[in-house]
Amino acid sequence: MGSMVPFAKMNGLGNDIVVIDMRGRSDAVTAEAAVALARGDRTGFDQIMAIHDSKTQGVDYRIDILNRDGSRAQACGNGTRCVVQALAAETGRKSFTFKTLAGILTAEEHADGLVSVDMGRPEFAWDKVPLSEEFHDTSRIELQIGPIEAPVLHSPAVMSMGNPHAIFWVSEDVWSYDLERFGPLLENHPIFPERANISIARVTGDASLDLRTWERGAGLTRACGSGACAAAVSAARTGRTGRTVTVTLPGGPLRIEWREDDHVIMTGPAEWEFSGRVDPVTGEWQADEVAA
Ligand SMILES: N[C@H](CCC[C@H](N)C(=O)O)C(=O)O
Repeated sequence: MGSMVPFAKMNGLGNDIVVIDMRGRSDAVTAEAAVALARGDRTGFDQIMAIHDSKTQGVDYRIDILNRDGSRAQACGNGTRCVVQALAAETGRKSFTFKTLAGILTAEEHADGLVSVDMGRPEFAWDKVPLSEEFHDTSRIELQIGPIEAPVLHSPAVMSMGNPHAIFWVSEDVWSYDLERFGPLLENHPIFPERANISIARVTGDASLDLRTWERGAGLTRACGSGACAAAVSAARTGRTGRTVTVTLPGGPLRIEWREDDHVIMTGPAEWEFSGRVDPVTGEWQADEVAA
């Protein structure tokens, strides 16, 4: 096998994550390796979080995020919590700064084991989402799907959390919508030149939401951290809730706070499953022998 590096299979509320340690290397995890790992019987993942040395003064690590389909993403909330838990276990430190395509993130592991990530500021401008057409009010844009006379989903809120999100507000149970059918059509809609993460959200109280997400480059996942941030911001922005909400995803709850300084703070768990070694070029991997 080529040169192998350590990895850990983890998850954030069931969002399947593979954390790969690329520190000390000058190459990157290849899309081919991502697609090969995705086919693994135990390494099936939604995102890869590759930890690289930071070249930025004052920033601990650079994080490279790949989706299951090999595409790169700017942000992954659940994956970032997994990275924090892995690094805290390795270093004994509790707080970290990361350079990502979405900017510099700060994160910390709390005494109760939960992890908070400052996911930065939402971007509402149409050309920052980005959209392929100009919309002045991105809190609800003209987009619908389903029969013209009775669209099933329509008028989403769109924004960037570093990555593009469309939030469709619904009044029925979020499980009563065929997201598996509508998700890929909306993910690849021409209005989204960089594709988009597609979420269905429902207000369940003045501080609680239900959310399901069809993720760009990954499909249906059990949780989407940046999607939960986008839904919380959209809810607060439109007066549906306050600025701190509990978002219940298929995999469990996240606490999201859209602070008055515009930063969005996501708090939730991370879980380690097993470790191994992987070739970041080919995707060949082997699990570490677990001590008997
Ligand atoms: N599929 C997303 C990246 C992962 C988002 C999600 N797993 C999260 O926890 O934020 C994208 O291409 O923008």
